[in-house]
Amino acid sequence: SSAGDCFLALAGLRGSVSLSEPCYAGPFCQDLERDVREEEEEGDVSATNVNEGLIFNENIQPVNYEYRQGRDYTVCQSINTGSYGEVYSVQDNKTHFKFAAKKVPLKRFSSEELGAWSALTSPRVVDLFGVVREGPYAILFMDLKAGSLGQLIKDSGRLPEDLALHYHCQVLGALEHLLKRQVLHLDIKADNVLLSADGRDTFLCDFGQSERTDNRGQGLRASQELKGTETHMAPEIVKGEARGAKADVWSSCCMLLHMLSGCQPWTRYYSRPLYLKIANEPPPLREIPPDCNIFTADVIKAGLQKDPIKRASASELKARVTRALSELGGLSSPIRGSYMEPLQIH
Ligand SMILES: Oc1ccc(F)cc1Nc1nc(-c2ccncc2)cs1
Repeated sequence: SSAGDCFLALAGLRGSVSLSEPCYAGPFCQDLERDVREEEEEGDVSATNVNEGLIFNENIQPVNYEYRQGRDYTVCQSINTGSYGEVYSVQDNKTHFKFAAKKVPLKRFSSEELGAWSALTSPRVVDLFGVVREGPYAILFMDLKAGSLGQLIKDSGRLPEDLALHYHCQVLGALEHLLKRQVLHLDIKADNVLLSADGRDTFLCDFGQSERTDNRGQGLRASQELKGTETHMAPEIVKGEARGAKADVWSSCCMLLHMLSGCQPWTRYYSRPLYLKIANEPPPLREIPPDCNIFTADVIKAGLQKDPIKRASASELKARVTRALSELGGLSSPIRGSYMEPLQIH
């Protein structure tokens, strides 16, 4: 569709949005954040009738330059696994198109989620459909998937080694794309990896913690709270040191341990808060299941190097995962096989 169709300038949208391909929603998001700051200064952030936004998908059809819950789209059910916001499946009242929506209080809305996400065009990343502001909320719209890897692990206990490697390989492919586009996700975990209906394809989502690596100061700014999920945080993140793409590689290996054992790393050996343990203890290599192929163990050792410089890159690790998977004879396990008990520590 032409740039003109690519976005909807809803009533009240201030400033113009650069729509040079690919559509970056960055400038719009800064406008949105500025609007909120100005309204907070003027004290009317709860202006409930404000309705402005950007829609990138023609199956989502605003009415008279507005797109309101109830009148223009209907909430079907709660999915509830997004970070800092509830996630729902919703349906456009005119086209009956179904998609996902995450409702985020504006105070928690980070323009990075849209700025970073709109810069990505990979089959391994969920399509962002747009954002609408409804009063004190930002509503993000994206492609509806069949569920999350986090839910699959809950249902299956733990995953077969070949399936875990198959998923890890795809997530590393997403991280290769993010590196090319200078985006850090900073919350890689099974809950933020969505599955296709047949369970063979994965899609990274939830860029609520993400950052662009080209426009941020080094290290932890005073105001910047620790982002991401504690059990999957890289040592350099918990220590507030400079963070780069290797932080997402560490988290992806924590996710691999989660898939293989059925448990979050660290939690069977340490009590929370885990930050100091992650900073001071050796990497959780003892959590590698004993029945793991030696090549799978090598993947985890290469990806859980505490020093980000020594840690493998997404591409290097993806090559190791592909080798480990071929050592097992490729993916042969069923996607939703019989339940396998999470691993007990010995
Ligand atoms: O960051 C977002 C922005 C917009 C959205 F609509 C959703 C999210 N976040 C998430 N969505 C899911 C999910 C979606 C669909 N099906 C199963 C899970 C898991 S986390």
